[in-house]
Amino acid sequence: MVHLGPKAPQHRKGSFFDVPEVLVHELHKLESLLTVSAGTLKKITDHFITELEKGLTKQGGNIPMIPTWVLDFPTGKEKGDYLAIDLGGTNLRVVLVKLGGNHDFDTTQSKYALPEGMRTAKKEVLWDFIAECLKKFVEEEFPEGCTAPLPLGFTFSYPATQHSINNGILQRWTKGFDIEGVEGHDVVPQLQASIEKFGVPINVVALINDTTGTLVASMYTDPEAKMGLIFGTGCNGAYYDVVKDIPKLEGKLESDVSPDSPMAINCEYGAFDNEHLVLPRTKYDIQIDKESPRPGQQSFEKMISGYYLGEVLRLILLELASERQLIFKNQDLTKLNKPFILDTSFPSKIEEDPFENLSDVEELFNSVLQIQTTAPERKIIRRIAELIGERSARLSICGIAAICKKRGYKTAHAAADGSVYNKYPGFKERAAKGLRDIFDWETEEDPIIIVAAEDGSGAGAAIIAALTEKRLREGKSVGVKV
Ligand SMILES: Nc1ncnc2c1ncn2[C@@H]1O[C@H](COP(=O)(O)OP(=O)(O)O)[C@@H](O)[C@H]1O
Ligand SMILES: O=P(O)(O)OC[C@H]1O[C@@H](O)[C@H](O)[C@@H](O)[C@@H]1O
Repeated sequence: MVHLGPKAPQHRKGSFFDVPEVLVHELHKLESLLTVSAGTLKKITDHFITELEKGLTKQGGNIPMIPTWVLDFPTGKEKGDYLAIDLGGTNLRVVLVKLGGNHDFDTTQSKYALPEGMRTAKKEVLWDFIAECLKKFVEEEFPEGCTAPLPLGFTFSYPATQHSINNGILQRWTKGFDIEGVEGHDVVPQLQASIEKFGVPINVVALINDTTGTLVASMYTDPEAKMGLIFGTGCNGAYYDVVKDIPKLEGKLESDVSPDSPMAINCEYGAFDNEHLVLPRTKYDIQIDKESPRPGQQSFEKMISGYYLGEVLRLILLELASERQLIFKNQDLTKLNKPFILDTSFPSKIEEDPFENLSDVEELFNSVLQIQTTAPERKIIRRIAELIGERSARLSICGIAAICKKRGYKTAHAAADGSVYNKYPGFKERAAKGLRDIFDWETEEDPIIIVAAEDGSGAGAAIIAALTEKRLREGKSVGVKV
């Protein structure tokens, strides 16, 4: 046999010859509900641009568009040791960042899964959990202790209004969080109090959103990077605007900030189209929103991000099994009835199964849901997962297209991070196709591409802490006019 080099990865041919007509009919209905055409993508993007602009005005719109008080571009020359913590929707990370000062950095990090129930615990439990993780990490990394408090960049991946670089008033919890006593409050003193309680030698220098960190960290090593994006538990994007083009900042800036100064914006665009004008919401999306802790909020995020994709799949399967009695006949649906039992690794694994008989899927349903599936059912399940994954990727890029059009970027590296971007099969290819469908490029190479981001919530937080310390040393402002 002629050996033609490494074989292409196994791809399923997929055939529906043995799938009952009634199920094929249901599938066609789902395909029309979940498929997003090029024309719809263009319409959504045009509205997205309007909403980005509206968010920068004094009256505001659906998208918060939060000025971050990151008023400088990274130079790549930032140096020093910084601590960073990243409180995301699923994990807490503690990172020690050594900035090399030549567009380089080295990180040492530990990841701590947020304990079950943390999303609805008392606020002291959350802040003490973080302080204890910090204490453990600092004791491991600095066994001889620290001569001075370590500067810390606090990456807080939730919508927080900032009146200066080192404060952040939580606007609302997202991603299923619902912890009392934090919304409407500055989270920095709340965290600092727990840090002091545990006697950890740390000083919170800057509060950063993970997308702002992703933007800055990616620019530190890649001058083409124009925005930082997260497709993880939630979704969001950050980019640099210009102070004079941000009407809501009029009259709020110290004299040392020029009208042409850059200002990184944390869009918080998971809130896009909360008024439901353009997004193709289905009854499954409506149910997820209604049953969430914050109904009416984060409409875009609830259709595309990691916290929700598994739940969309669960609701569709439950309807076909329980209401329509078309699949999983005589099976115990107790597990399938449990909200959020499927995280997004579940549809991800369904789409990764390379076998014609979908034997990996069979095992998955057996082990996670205790449901025996037939081969025709698995083919339907696979197609439904593909529809959900493709819709997520295609809708996700509307934020990228809108920022590029708003800022007039003809070329750009959109630096992305998060497990949906990094792990969902086909996300990258589907996202790139979505951008091509919006821009109708004639060029051989796509002028706007999504690239893997640098470690935004670690290195990005450290670089921003370094930029902040530099501004403070030079007596420059890092917040609204006092
Ligand atoms: N293999 C996978 N494919 C797609 N999504 C995944 C996978 N594994 C986990 N996820 C989803 O990614 C999200 C976690 O995203 P991640 O970026 O790792 O953390 P965080 O959002 O806390 O920063 C969860 O919602 C989870 O459902
Ligand atoms: O990294 P994560 O947890 O997926 O967060 C992504 C986004 O999730 C959104 O819910 C938050 O409002 C944003 O601030 C955040 O950037």
